[in-house]
Amino acid sequence: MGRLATAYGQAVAAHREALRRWQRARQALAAAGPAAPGSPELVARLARLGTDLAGSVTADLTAAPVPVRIGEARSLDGGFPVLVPLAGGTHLAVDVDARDPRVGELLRAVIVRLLAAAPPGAVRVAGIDPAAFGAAFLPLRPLLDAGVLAPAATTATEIAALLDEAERHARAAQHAGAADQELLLIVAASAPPPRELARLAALTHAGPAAAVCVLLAGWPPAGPGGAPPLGATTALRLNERYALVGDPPGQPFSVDGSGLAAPVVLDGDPAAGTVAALGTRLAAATRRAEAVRFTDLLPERRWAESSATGLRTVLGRSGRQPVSVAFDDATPHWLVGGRTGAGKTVLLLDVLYGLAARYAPTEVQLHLLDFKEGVSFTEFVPTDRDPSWLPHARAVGIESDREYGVAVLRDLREELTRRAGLLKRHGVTKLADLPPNARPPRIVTVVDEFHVLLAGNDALARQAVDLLEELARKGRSYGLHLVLASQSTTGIEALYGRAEAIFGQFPLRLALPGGSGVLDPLNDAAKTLAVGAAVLNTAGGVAGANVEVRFPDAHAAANDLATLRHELWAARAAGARPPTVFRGYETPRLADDPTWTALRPTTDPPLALVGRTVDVAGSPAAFRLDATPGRHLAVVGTDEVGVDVLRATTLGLARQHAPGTARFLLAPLAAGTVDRADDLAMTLAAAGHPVERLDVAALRARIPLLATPPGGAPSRTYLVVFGVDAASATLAATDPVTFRSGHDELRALLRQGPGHGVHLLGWWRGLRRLGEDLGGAQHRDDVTCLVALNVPGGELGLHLGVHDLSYTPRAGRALLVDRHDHRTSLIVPFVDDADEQE
Ligand SMILES: Nc1ncnc2c1ncn2[C@@H]1O[C@H](COP(=O)(O)OP(=O)(O)OP(=O)(O)O)[C@@H](O)[C@H]1O
Repeated sequence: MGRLATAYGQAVAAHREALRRWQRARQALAAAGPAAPGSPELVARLARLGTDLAGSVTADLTAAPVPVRIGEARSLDGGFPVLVPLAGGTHLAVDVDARDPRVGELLRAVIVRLLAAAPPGAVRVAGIDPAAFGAAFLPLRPLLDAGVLAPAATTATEIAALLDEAERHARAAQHAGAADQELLLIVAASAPPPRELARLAALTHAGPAAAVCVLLAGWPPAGPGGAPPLGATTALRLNERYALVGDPPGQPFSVDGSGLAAPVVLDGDPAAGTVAALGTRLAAATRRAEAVRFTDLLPERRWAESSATGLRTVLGRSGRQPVSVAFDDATPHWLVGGRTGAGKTVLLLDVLYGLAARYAPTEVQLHLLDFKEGVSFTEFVPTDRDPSWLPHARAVGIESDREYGVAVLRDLREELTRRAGLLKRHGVTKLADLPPNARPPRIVTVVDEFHVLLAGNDALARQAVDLLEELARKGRSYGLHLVLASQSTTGIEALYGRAEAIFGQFPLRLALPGGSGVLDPLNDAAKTLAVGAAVLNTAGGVAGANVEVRFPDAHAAANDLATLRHELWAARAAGARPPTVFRGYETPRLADDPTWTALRPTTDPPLALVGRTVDVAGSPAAFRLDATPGRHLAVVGTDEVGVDVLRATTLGLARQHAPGTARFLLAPLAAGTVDRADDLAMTLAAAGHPVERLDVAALRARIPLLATPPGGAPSRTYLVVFGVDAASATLAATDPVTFRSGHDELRALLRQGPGHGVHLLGWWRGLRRLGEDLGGAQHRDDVTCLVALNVPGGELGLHLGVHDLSYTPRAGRALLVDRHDHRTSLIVPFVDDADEQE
């Protein structure tokens, strides 16, 4: 037990020896003359205390009191050590607070001795000091660093919170009834305010099962009102030189309640080196004993739980107690806060794997949305390296776009409506009341960095807020649960005025380091957290309802996670499908796109496939090129990606025609497009399609011919123009014979061409140019299929005559607009440069 325990053992031996000597001295004194009243009794009791001490220092501080040395009694023949019982339901009070240095020293000595006497991890110390702001605890810094001493509570709020936790600890200990409970040593270096003092006093009456020991300095406090009585407490009174020790509970020194008849000189501070050594030893032991392992979170049996009334999982531990968290009627939604690097991802992984291990995919499904650059949820989806996936995961968004987030929320709202119908049909109001065979799984949707979704004050943010509010309000009854996680909940403009309505539905708060924002402004419990710990609060974040939880580092347990995932994957139902995955950073490759590879010559009318929609299913972004006037594609924007989009679309169309049934007219008008067009022409020709190259003059000449029905030519003609705007001067000129301009002819082609299988696929480098070529706003339906690249949303709205269009141009994204079926969707356009024609 180290140097301290050895010192302690020596002290006990010295005490016994001193008692013996003192006894002999008293007997000699008694023989010599009349005994002092009560002294034989005193001697006998001291002797008994000495006998009790003959046993070894007890390891279990909650089973029975242990004798702890507090100082040395002065007697006629010198001194002897004085020990008082502590722990095991007994306590100590001193009438002067720790602003008297002797008291501070005594408290520190007792703390150190109790810690040294017990096995590591058996004692936790919580300090209170409203009078001197925790000064009494400063020399014990190594114990603070070791995690066995909490920072002192100095304000009424902190003290109240500490007492809340102590009362919870006491209740839990009484309830658990286990012999090896952790002892909570509450050390008040000065008396707290009356209400808190009364609560502290009540703890002294709680008995040994509560596993609480109170050291209270400054009791009874001066002032009116009287002090609450303490239970099972040895009381010390200090005079100028000595301490007078009252009768210890159960082992009184006196028969008349006068306490120890000898004055006592209290022990001084433990040596700084001793404290440091103890701190080091305890820190190492605490780390070992308190390490929460990922496997501790897992149930004995997989998929054994029912989600009828809610979902529960173990998040970590508080002290030695496991802490569970739930998605149920009381805590349907969670709010998680923590600065970057605080362990948010790890905590979410702990929760998600915990749920996945307890509940089968028929009981819970997961939608996982991440808005940051990172890899939070990648491990739930199949990859080249590891084909496994988490069978509960239905949709996973990695580095998601806000539009994807809104699409997920919209899908959830549809699910909500479906479930409302289901409940109605069964005549019940809650998921739990449905018959088991009709009960759908609960759905947990995690939105990491959700503030990104709500950032800005645009139409998208408003939609997201509306959806979130509705899901938060109604989700509880329908088994839809939300976890919103963020670095910060401040600065979310779109929430102004609605924050309360939304976050009021999130009673469960988890604050990681730097995550105080999810707690009440008066609750600063998260300020002192270290990585690996979180404040759990199921009362909407109010101070006083905190439980500090330590959770395991899932990153460090990557092998355990993978083993579990493979186990669950292997147990998936036959025919189970992997989650749909949206990777925001990914450029879709034509060869990997299932819609593109499935294109066959039977597709009629042909599809102009331009990319993938940013939605939950990753649906194809395409236009049907049917015979309706205006079925042409305009790709708009200065971004040269326009060339790639046209190329991919053309190749897709080529796949839908048997050789010889479609011809391709390529007009590379914009600078730098000739090589690309040549390359495309070769690819098309290799696939057996007739291809022609047109320059601007040839284009001008061909347009009128294309506007009129050909006789017996191939069924389709695609006029692919790279940089239509480059032809505007030529098109503006009027033909001296027909008096028609090229623009007139173009407009005729746009209207009549589709009727006989002619479609224009054009790249315009500006919206204004497109508008001019079409002949003004009234002709905008002459090209009904639009892919907008780097075109400002406002300008696009004007062109389309749509006032609330929400589009922010960005790399790798485009807006698809189909004026015929009123579709507007964000897409990831194809920009693949590889040779896709297999
Ligand atoms: N319970 C834990 N115990 C020990 N270390 C942990 C624990 N939780 C997280 N960490 C460590 O903290 C680091 C950050 O964790 P994590 O990636 O979860 O942070 P984050 O809050 O998601 O950060 P970011 O938002 O930047 O992704 C990791 O290196 C991880 O190993």
